[in-house]
Amino acid sequence: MELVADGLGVRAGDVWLLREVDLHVRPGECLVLTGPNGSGKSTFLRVVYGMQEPAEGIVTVGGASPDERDRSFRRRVSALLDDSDFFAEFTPVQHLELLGTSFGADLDVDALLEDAALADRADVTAGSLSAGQRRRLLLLGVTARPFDVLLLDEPERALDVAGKGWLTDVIARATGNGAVVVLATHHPPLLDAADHVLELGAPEPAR
Ligand SMILES: Nc1ncnc2c1ncn2[C@@H]1O[C@H](COP(=O)(O)OP(=O)(O)OP(=O)(O)O)[C@@H](O)[C@H]1O
Repeated sequence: MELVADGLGVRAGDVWLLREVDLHVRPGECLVLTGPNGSGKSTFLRVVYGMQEPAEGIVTVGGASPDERDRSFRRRVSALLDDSDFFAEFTPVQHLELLGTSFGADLDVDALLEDAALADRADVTAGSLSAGQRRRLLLLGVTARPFDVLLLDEPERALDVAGKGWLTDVIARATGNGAVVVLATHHPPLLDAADHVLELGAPEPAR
């Protein structure tokens, strides 16, 4: 699947967050969004996930307008955005078993938890995990399932040094498998993964 933006303009209230953005992100490529707090990175991701309409121009994912309400779109586009959550009463093992069932995927749960350094937290409820462990579980939840496009909003949040290294590997595996990855970050080393960089600036007043 390809991500294409043509003359894209996105507004928030009475300001333009971005304007006249053209992009063509091909399978196996990574687009990294950078910019200060409030510059519009999360909003851009919401537009790509079909949660918000562009004010100008078009954005397409796999040739169609994004629509998070559409089941076939959600099966191909995996997103970890600001408001993503998990079931606090479920353990990491239960989360991954549910994921495998939902997607008809035969997941090697033990290997996935080992890879995410969650093996010794496999059977405690997610609500009692540390912030970094919760983030690892959320990242597993969006990357252990099949996808063609992966959207990540500041995925490095709460991760320790080893966790950030794991995240870098996860992103490389996703692009290596031919997925489009779009991520917003304040962690400059993740720019090393970028085939395209969209640097957002201060919002401009709309007239
Ligand atoms: N629904 C909305 N209505 C009005 N303004 C909004 C709305 N959603 C976001 N904004 C504003 O748009 C701007 C961009 O917000 P956004 O969350 O996209 O920035 P960001 O680059 O992801 O920031 P951060 O680095 O802090 O996560 C902010 O000023 C925010 O207050």
